[in-house]
Amino acid sequence: MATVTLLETNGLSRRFGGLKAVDGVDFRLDRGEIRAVIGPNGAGKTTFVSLVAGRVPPSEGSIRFEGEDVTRLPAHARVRRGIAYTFQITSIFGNLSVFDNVALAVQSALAKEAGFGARLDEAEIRGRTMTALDLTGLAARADQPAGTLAYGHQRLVEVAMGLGLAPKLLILDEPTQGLSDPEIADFIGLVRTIAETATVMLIEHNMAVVMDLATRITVLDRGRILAEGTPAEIRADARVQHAYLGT
Ligand SMILES: Nc1ncnc2c1ncn2[C@@H]1O[C@H](COP(=O)(O)OP(=O)(O)OP(=O)(O)O)[C@@H](O)[C@H]1O
Repeated sequence: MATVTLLETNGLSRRFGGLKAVDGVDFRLDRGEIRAVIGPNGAGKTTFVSLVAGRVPPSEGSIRFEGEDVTRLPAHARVRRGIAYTFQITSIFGNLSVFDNVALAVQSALAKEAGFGARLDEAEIRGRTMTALDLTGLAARADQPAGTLAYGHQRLVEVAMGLGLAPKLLILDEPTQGLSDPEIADFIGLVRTIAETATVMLIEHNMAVVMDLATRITVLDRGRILAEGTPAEIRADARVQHAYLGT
């Protein structure tokens, strides 16, 4: 099957004062990939995905999504185009039900795009919410206050909030952090299911998860791409071993 570029960055950079957190990154992501972004602490991983999602403006460079320049689009407009960045547990309302949390995320994304006061399609919001809850296995907990869920399930609510946006690209930032081993195993299955309909880019520190899940891996180091390849290629790369894997 021919590969189709979904996301492309050219010369993408972000400075914080004198620090180049992301430094001239030329990156390409094909539709249907599960791409892991790895690298040492402070390598620029979160800054890079934040640039893609529109949460941080670039200092230089460009971002194209589905062939169109989105560099200057605000985050909510990118959501509408299909770029979703998972929410953090901090943005979950503990006293609201799981359903309402996901529905609110969907509603706010649609409302920002439609403009204040625009009528929203309730059936669409409900439909997207239920699909996201089914996918994440949270449907049975839809009515439960989100704050009463176990930590691992709250992390799934974050993923459901991202999925509710019906993304073409779902960006997950350290999704397995704090999960137990059985929860991680379930999560790997969930990402594979998500990847049937969306492209996934995840920042992940757990190397077992990365090697199991990723179709390709991008290694960032000091704001630059140090290496890129399949899990086998990355495992065998001497520069990566030296800079990151500590061997
Ligand atoms: N808002 C900010 N203001 C100033 N410096 C920042 C800001 N955000 C990130 N940085 C710096 O940019 C560099 C890259 O940070 P970033 O969080 O992108 O790295 P990371 O690879 O995601 O790290 P980690 O694995 O620890 O999460 C770090 O040196 C960080 O301190």
